[in-house]
Amino acid sequence: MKPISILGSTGSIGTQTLDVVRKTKDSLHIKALTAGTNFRLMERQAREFQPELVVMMDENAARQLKISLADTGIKISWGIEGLIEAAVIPETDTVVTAVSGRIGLEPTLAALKQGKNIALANKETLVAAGELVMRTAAETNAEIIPVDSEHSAIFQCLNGKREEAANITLTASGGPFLNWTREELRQATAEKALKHPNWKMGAKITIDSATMMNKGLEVIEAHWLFGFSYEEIKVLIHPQSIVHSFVEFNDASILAQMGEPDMRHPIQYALSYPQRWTSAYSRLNLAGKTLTFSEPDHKMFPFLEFAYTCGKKGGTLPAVMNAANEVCVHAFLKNRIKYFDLFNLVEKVCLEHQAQKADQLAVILDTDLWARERSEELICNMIK
Ligand SMILES: NC(=O)C1=CN([C@@H]2O[C@H](COP(=O)(O)OP(=O)(O)OC[C@H]3O[C@@H](n4cnc5c(N)ncnc54)[C@H](OP(=O)(O)O)[C@@H]3O)[C@@H](O)[C@H]2O)C=CC1
Ligand SMILES: CC(=O)[C@@H](O)[C@H](O)COP(=O)(O)O
Ligand SMILES: [Mn+2]
Repeated sequence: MKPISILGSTGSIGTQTLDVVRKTKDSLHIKALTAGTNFRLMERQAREFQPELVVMMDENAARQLKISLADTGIKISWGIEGLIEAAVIPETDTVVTAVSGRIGLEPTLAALKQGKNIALANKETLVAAGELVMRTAAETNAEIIPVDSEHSAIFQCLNGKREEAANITLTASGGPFLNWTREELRQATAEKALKHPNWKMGAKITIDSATMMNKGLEVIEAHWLFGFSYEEIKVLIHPQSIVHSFVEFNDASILAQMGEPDMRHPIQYALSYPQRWTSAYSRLNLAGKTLTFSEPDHKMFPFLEFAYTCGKKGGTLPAVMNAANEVCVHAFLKNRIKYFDLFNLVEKVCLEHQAQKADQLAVILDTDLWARERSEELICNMIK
């Protein structure tokens, strides 16, 4: 049985990971689970999966959980120190990073320093600190196996033959606003943005899909995971989300990975790798399916090109872009700002920033904090 821990077990990726654990019984065993505030779901998960440790980011939620799990002997911790404790718990082979946002960075680094493998869903960590994260993994020979569907596809197509690959293409669904006019986008609300055509995901990534910032984050994620230059990473709109991404090799052959749009497939692969376990989930039948591909519209979805620019400039700029985006997405979700404000605000914060080298955690965390405070200040000024 492979011992695993899940950071963010109550979310979309977290609950689907637990479903994989359920369906592959006797293959995986849970050592630690973490969540933000949802102590009620955490209580049910803890009773079902019997981890040694559960962690709530929120102190009050941890207090509630201590009361409700008093009969179990399960240890309960809280805060970022708790998340780090869960990430380094002895005997865990793989830590599934399923928290949303840059908050995953310190626990991921802590796990890598202990040589633990990472099943990485939490793309914001690689965007904010790709160089540091990849260097830390290399120092301890820890593996980072992608969970993100596009990156899992690339990882599977490469199959260890990175040096034979010429370029990669990430597919993008185009989100709920594909083919919307500028006028329609001006009226776009969080409620409409939360209706992703193909995937049921957490709120933050669903908004990122609607703006195509998700694809921008994924371009930077792919750069760090696989070592392709930004010129070698392309994006195509594929509204069916069946071809999850593809690799063109030096001999002009293209290998693509396909499957039903169900995250339990790449989650299971990240946990079974290098094996392939039998899947309990729906299988793709291509008969009668039409698969289409087109270039993204950069005028309507400027985040994608902007992410390329930030990625190429590098240093602390992607961390700033990511932090500003996190703050703005949360403001959009609360209807404090409008659709086009998202891009204008993130771009403004990035333009104010003087990029530095991003090889030290302290520099990245300071920059991240500055970008969050500056974004919030701009939002407050705007809605005064
Ligand atoms: N959902 C998907 O299909 C995909 C997601 N991803 C990536 O995976 C990551 C997780 O996404 P998703 O599962 O959708 O997100 P969700 O919002 O559904 O879940 C986030 C999880 O993190 C916890 N959490 C939230 N805030 C904090 C915090 N401040 N500190 C600690 N824990 C916190 C939540 O706890 P609580 O429930 O208590 O709030 C929850 O367990 C993201 O980086 C996303 O980009 C990548 C590909 C696909
Ligand atoms: C399931 C997954 O990996 C998401 O990142 C998904 O790709 C989002 O869809 P978009 O292609 O619309 O960003
Ligand atoms: Mn993805």
